[in-house]
Amino acid sequence: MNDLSTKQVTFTLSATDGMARRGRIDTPRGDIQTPAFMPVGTAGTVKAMYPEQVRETGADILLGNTYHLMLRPGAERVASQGGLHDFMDWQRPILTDSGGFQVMSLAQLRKLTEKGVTFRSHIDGSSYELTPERSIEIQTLLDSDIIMQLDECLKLPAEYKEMERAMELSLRWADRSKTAFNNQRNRALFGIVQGGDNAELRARSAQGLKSIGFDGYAVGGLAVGEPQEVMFKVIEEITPELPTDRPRYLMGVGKPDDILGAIGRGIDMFDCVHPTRAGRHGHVYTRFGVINLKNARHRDDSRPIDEASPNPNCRRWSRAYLHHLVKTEEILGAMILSQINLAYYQELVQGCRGAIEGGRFSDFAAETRAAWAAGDL
Ligand SMILES: CN(C)CCSCc1cc(N)cc2c(=O)[nH]c(N)nc12
Repeated sequence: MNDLSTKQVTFTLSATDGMARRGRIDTPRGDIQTPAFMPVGTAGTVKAMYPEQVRETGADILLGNTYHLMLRPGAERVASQGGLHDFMDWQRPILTDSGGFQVMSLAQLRKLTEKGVTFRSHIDGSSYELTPERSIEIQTLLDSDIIMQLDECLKLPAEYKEMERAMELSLRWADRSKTAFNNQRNRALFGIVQGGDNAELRARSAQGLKSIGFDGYAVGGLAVGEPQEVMFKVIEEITPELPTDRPRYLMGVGKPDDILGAIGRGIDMFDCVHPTRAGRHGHVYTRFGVINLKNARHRDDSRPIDEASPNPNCRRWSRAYLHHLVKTEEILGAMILSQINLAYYQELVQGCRGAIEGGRFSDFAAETRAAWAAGDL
C-alpha cells in the first residue's frame, strides 16, 4: 500500500470549451480524469462486475454508499478488514455519499432533527442515528478518498419555505461536517449545494459553502423527479457561482443525454445506478441509443450490438442470444449488459474529454445526439 498519509487531493483544470471543463483530480490512490463518470458500487460491489472489469471499462473512481455499508457489514467491520479498498480489492479512488439521501429514501421511521437523523434499518429494523459527525467518522472508517457532508435532499416540486429550511439545515450540517473532518489531507471533503429549484436559495447555499471552504462542490437536490429542463436551469444558474478551481459533482445523474447536457453546463463528475440497473433489466446503451433487448423483435436478430464498437462484448454475441439471456433472466445477461453499458458511459465521457481539449465540444455533442436520434436499433 503506498503511503497515503502525506499526499493530498488536488484538482487541475486543463482546458475549457464554453462552460465545459477538462481537468484532473489527483488523489493518493490515483488520478481521476474529468469529466468523469463514477460507477456505483453501493454495497461494496459494482453489481455483476469484477473490480478489474470496472477498471477496464475506463473508470478511474467508483462510488460506495455509507447508508448501506453502515447497516451491513458495518463501518467498524470494514475498517477492521483494512478499509473498503482492501475489503473489495479496488485500489483506486472511491467516493462515498454521506448516507442522508438513502436514509430519506430507504429507511423506515425516520426522525430528522437539528442534530441529525434517527431511523430504523430497512434490513432488520434496528435503530441508528446519523449525524454530520458520525457520517464523517463512517466515511473515514471506510477510508474513502472523497467524502460528502451530510445534507437534506428534498424531492421536487417543493414549497419555498421547505426548500429554504432544508438548504439552511444542510449549510449548518456542512459547517459541522467540515469541523469533524478536521482537515484530513489524504482525502477530500465535498460540500453539497441545496436550494431546490430556486436560484436565490441555490446562490445562498453556494455562498455559504464557499465561506466554509471545501475541496469540491456537489450539486445535490436534483435528479429527484424534476424535468430535465428544470435540472439544466438549476445547473446553468449555479455553476457560475462555484469556484473554478474545485471539482463540481452532479449527484445521481444520469442518462447519457443528462450527462452530455450537464458537461456543457460546467459539471465535472457524475454517478448513477442507471447503466448497471438498466443492464440488469435488459436495456443496452450504444452509440445509436438504447435497445430494449426484452423486445421480441430481437429474438431472430443475428446482428451483434455494434460491430464497429471498440468494446469486444458489443461484437461477440448476437442480439438473439442476448435477448434469450434477458428473457430467461440468466446471470450472464446481467454481466454482459452491465459491462456494455458501463463501457459505453466511459466511452461517452472520454469522447467529451477529447472534444473539450480540441475545442469542439458543441460539435461533439451535436454529432452524439444525432447518432442517438438516427440509430437503426
Ligand atoms: C448511487 N448514488 C445515487 C448515490 C450517490 S448520489 C445520491 C444522491 C442523489 C441525488 N439525486 C441527490 C443527492 C443529494 O442531494 N444529496 C446526497 N447526499 N446524495 C444525493
